[in-house]
Amino acid sequence: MSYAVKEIFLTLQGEGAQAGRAAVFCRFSGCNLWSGREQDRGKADCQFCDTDFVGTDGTLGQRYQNAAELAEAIAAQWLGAEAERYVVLTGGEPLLQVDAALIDALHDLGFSVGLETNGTMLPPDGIDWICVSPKAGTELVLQHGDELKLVFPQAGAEPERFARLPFEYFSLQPLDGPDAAAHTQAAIDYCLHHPQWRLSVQTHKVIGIR
Ligand SMILES: C[S@@+](CC[C@H](N)C(=O)[O-])C[C@H]1O[C@@H](n2cnc3c(N)ncnc32)[C@H](O)[C@@H]1O
Ligand SMILES: Nc1nc2[nH]cc(C(=O)O)c2c(=O)[nH]1
Ligand code: SF4
Ligand SMILES: [Mg+2]
Repeated sequence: MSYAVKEIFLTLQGEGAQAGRAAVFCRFSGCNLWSGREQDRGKADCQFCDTDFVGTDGTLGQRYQNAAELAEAIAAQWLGAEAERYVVLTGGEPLLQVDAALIDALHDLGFSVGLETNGTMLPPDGIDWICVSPKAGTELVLQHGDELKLVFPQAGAEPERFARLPFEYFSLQPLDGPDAAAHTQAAIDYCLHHPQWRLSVQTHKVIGIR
């Protein structure tokens, strides 16, 4: 199978329980909850997206013809030791494209594999770190994983709805946009009252990296 990739870049994971960790980000094109076109945002199932995932025009973006070719392109970005290789598969919605062949190819090159998903689809087996970020009004099909990272606030996706699901970490990420400061204060207050939840600051935006 081939893969439509928007961009591949080396950075530090900015969000959640793995924040600060070096990772190659592979951002897949396309999402099942929004076309990515601004004129469609108001009627999309997910309306707050902070990401351009349309097309294949970013850094190292292209259609990769098979899993080995994509895994090699990801590996070429890593600057650390082979034993420490870490990749985060994101998008867009990566589970529209990520399959067992790609996970195997990445593992064959020594990668530990992280995933950022909206939880509306099931992943292939073998992913090493699964971060699910539920979206209000959508069906949460993937109800377990390593981290549940909730953008906050979302009417209809209150933290209480997810607090008993079997995840290791519960992260609350302030909704970025015009009211980001108020959302950050609200998330701080929520974490102070509900210590199961940890504040996830989008640190890459603070320090000005990708
Ligand atoms: C761009 S999404 C891609 C992966 C997947 N589609 C998802 O939604 O989880 C990556 C992360 O950014 C979060 N995110 C998107 N827009 C955001 C915003 N405006 N403020 C805070 N987090 C946001 C998502 O919830 C998700 O955790
Ligand atoms: N540095 C950095 N960390 C991230 N964590 C999740 C991201 C994403 O867009 O999926 C992201 C991103 O785009 N950049
Ligand atoms: S599900 Fe993820 S990629 Fe899709 S529009 Fe929402 S935040 Fe963006
Ligand atoms: Mg991002």
